[in-house]
Amino acid sequence: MVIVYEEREALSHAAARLFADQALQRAGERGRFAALLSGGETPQECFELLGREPLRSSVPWDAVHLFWGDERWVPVSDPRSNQGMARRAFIDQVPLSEEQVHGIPFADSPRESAARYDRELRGFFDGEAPRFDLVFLGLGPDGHTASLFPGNAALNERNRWACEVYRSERELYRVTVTAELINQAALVAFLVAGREKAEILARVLEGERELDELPAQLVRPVQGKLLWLVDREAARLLSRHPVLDRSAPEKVIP
Ligand SMILES: O=C1O[C@H](COP(=O)(O)O)[C@@H](O)[C@H](O)[C@H]1O
Repeated sequence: MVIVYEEREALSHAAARLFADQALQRAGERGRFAALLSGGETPQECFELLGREPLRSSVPWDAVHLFWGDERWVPVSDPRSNQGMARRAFIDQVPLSEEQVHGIPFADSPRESAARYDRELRGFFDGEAPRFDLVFLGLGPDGHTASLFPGNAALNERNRWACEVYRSERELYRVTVTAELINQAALVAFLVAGREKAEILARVLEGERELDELPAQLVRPVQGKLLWLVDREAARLLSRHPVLDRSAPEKVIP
């Protein structure tokens, strides 16, 4: 399902409300809400809204566990850190303990970071399938999501839940969760905003299936739901998709 918002701001409000509603629901049902967050710039405003009233008080923070879909292999204090951005945007403003914040560790090597994160995920899900209650994802201009980049070996990873990835253009390692893990989630929501995303969004949603070239197409929750929350600018080249303008996501999730 694709939901289009007039402005990026409305998209951010909808995403933050989605987080709060899902957290309330899951906390009520099973006392725990596990969310996997994206990085980059798009989710920042959504995160800031979660750290401010009225949403701050509506989230049952004691039930919340936060994970990340990807991370640059840098310490959390580095401005490029996805976890660092989320901490500044909302985690520092809400009552979450460090045990509830499962950042991708910055270990001695990228491989060790990925291995430790894999163990953290497996420990958390304790022998069960890694069914996140909510996964936020972004869409890069090259079709990447999390740090699943076109042509990278991580796209074909079936056993590990987290892998290291080298980005030669930036000379930077990253750690990413795999599509295998993402696809176990109960609800996956892509947040896509901006004119510069229009072409890639149309290719991912309406173009040929090119899994190696467009890693975002790998995201197909096995039993869960998939939502695309996009702003009008990003949606401008979509033709076939049903567009429910200004609908709140919680109203369209049965
Ligand atoms: O590199 C990354 O980019 C994607 C997309 O970011 P956006 O700001 O263009 O939406 C992001 O989802 C990912 O977590 C990040 O590491």
